[in-house]
Amino acid sequence: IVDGWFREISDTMWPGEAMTLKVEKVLHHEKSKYQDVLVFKSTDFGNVLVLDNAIQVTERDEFSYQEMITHLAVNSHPNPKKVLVIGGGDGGVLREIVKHESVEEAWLCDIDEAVIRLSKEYLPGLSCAYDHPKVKVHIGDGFQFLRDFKNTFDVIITDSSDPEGPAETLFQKPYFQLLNEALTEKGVITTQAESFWIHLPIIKDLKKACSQVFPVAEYAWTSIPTYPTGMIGFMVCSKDKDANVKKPLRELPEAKENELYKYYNKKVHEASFVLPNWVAKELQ
Ligand SMILES: NCCCN[C@H]1CC[C@H](N)CC1
Repeated sequence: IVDGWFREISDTMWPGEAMTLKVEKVLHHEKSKYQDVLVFKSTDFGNVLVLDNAIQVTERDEFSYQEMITHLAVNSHPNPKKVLVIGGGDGGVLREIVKHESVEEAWLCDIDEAVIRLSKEYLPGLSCAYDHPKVKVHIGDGFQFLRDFKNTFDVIITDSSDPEGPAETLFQKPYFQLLNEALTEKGVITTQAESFWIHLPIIKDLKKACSQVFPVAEYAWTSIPTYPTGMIGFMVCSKDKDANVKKPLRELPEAKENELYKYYNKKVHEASFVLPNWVAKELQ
């Protein structure tokens, strides 16, 4: 933090650019077992969680990412009962999952207890679902956790940080093979899949790895001001070769959608898979 501004500088992940947020007050800063954890109150984006100098969530715009990564997946499964989040320690995705009536169990596995602890203390709007009766929390490495589950989860959401750091293995093919085995017959996954403005090589490799494991693998994206380049993508995959993940399988009346979601709706679902010419070509 320099002159009262937090600067999201990364020479490797987003060279030559940096989101900066004005800091009102540093709320907490610690070195957890896995990463540097910073929470600050910003002047205009609410409380902000930062891991190893990368913005994870701000209270003002997190809903865009949490709703899209969750509902693109859950609404692409015919009857989702058991849903698992790998990562997602801030709790935002859990909050979205429990909005679905069909879900009976919402599991979360994050490697870092500090993220969960600090979200409960400083991000009440995100961590509110931790005490929901359907929620089961496991602290540990998602990669190891998945080894113990076969044919168990209908939907698995990988809400991870960037490939640089503890989440590195969550972007590689062995992980997707584990996901595939942990899923039930028509299982669906979504992963955090970075920005096509600065990470096309990562996205191409991700799509290639996913396509070697899943018959359906599509890239979608959402607008979110505080992530690098103001947007973030998702890989949406299904074990069902006939699945069309680009259209929601279930549609709520508009009034209900507006009551449940701030960002997501059936048209936004479909629009999120529409890509600019050069991106579509690169991802063919
Ligand atoms: N629920 C936390 C979101 C984590 N995803 C972020 C995507 C953008 C990255 N630069 C940092 C992690």
